[in-house]
Amino acid sequence: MRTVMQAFGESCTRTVSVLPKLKLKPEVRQYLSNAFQNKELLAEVGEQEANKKFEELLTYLSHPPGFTCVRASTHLESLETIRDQLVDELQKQVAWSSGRGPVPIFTHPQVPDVLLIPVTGPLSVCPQRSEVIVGAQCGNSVLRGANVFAPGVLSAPKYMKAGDSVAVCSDVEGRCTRGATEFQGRKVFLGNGIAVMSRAAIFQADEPVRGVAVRVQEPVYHSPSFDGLLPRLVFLQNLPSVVVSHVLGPQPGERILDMCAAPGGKTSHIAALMGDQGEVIALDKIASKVERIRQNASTLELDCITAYCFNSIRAVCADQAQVPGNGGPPFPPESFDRVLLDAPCSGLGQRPNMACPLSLREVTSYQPLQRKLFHAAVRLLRRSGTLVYSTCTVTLAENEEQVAWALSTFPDLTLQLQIPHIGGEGMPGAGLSNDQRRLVQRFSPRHEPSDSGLAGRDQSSILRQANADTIGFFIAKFQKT
Ligand SMILES: C[S@@+](CC[C@H](N)C(=O)[O-])C[C@H]1O[C@@H](n2cnc3c(N)ncnc32)[C@H](O)[C@@H]1O
Repeated sequence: MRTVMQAFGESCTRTVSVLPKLKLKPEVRQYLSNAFQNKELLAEVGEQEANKKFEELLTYLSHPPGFTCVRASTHLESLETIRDQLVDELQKQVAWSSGRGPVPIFTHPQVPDVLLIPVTGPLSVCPQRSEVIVGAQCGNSVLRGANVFAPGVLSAPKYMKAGDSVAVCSDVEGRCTRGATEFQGRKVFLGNGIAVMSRAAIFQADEPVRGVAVRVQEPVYHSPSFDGLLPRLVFLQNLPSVVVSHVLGPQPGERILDMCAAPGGKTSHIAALMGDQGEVIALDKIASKVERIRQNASTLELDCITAYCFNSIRAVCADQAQVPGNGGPPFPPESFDRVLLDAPCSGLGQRPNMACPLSLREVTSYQPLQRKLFHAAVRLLRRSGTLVYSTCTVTLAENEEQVAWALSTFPDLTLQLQIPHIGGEGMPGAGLSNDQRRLVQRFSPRHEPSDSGLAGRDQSSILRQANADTIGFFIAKFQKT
């Protein structure tokens, strides 16, 4: 395994591993490996290539995507204005911009409302001697440009005070005890920072502590921090997630249902694409998350969104007498012009992710849940309406198998062409024909380490990387005839 000492020269005296490949529970690894080496796939690419691709996938998943993607509020300002403001703001982030010349921000010719900022790394950083250990989630955020917030800190040196230089390491397997003074278990170095809070301020306060505990200054992966940055004008969202709402194709004046909507990334995008004209109904079954949808709608100045806390499996009401008069759920069948089912899923496409705690039982629990939601989605969609199904996972069971199941279960659904189509084709092994595989979009992460930025690269090669170096994601579009 490559180590910080090997990677970063003689002056480093300790060895810390750098982003090991995603660790799965053995039975989950076997399950995924079987899917990625299924008979049809082996016949297409051969055993060696299939195995190599699977191992590469686990490596790519542990690394952050090659670009930070934000969706620009083009319903409020032009893309150029937003880009200029973003350049100004990022230039102020000394840690991010110093010595790097003009801030590179790219637009995407097929996705008209995104701005892409390249991520550089892994970089040569020699870890400080004092260590702050953070939880895996917090560590993943640090790899995507965040500072360390107090709730994410698990361990800090005994005498740490504000102003101290520290190394930030992730406890990827969740073994470190909160409040420890050191941690000898498996940890991954993420970069150096300056403590903003003392150890006592983090662990000995009467109330739960909020706010930045360590400001990251020398990260292993360099991305800008978007904490509180232009909240009205930019929304941090992975590129495939932005593609979803474009594929749905919402039109002003329509009535649209987002069945699993929180925190409202796609809901707000749908409303923005409609010019805030029409009705977007957002459902989520967790009340606190529904509040986030409302907050996001308000920050982005979108009035056509109404959010409800509701279990979407029960969102259809065939008895007109039981339909509430307020326009909320449950709804009569065929109530919506378009339905988005951005389904709860095993999330195995999320990046970076160095250890996944899910059991096989948990991973396989999503397929039946998604099918129940799918039944409701089809019933709520009007004839000739559009249904988009998406997940942020890489399993065959939650993606291509769901499409094959839907096409055989609902004869009135047909698979549709997607615009834009910037992802790859669907995987073989689930019974989809080659034509059907070409209609869906599977984003299979690839990663090109880049420690010197994108100097010398032409626009088309940068775009190819932006389209491929994303989280793992899947999109299928149907029409109900
Ligand atoms: C993938 S996330 C949605 C992300 C969201 N579409 C966005 O772009 O911001 C899935 C969401 O489904 C919600 N969920 C899970 N089961 C549900 C159900 N039966 N009814 C409604 N929401 C559900 C979860 O609470 C979670 O917020």
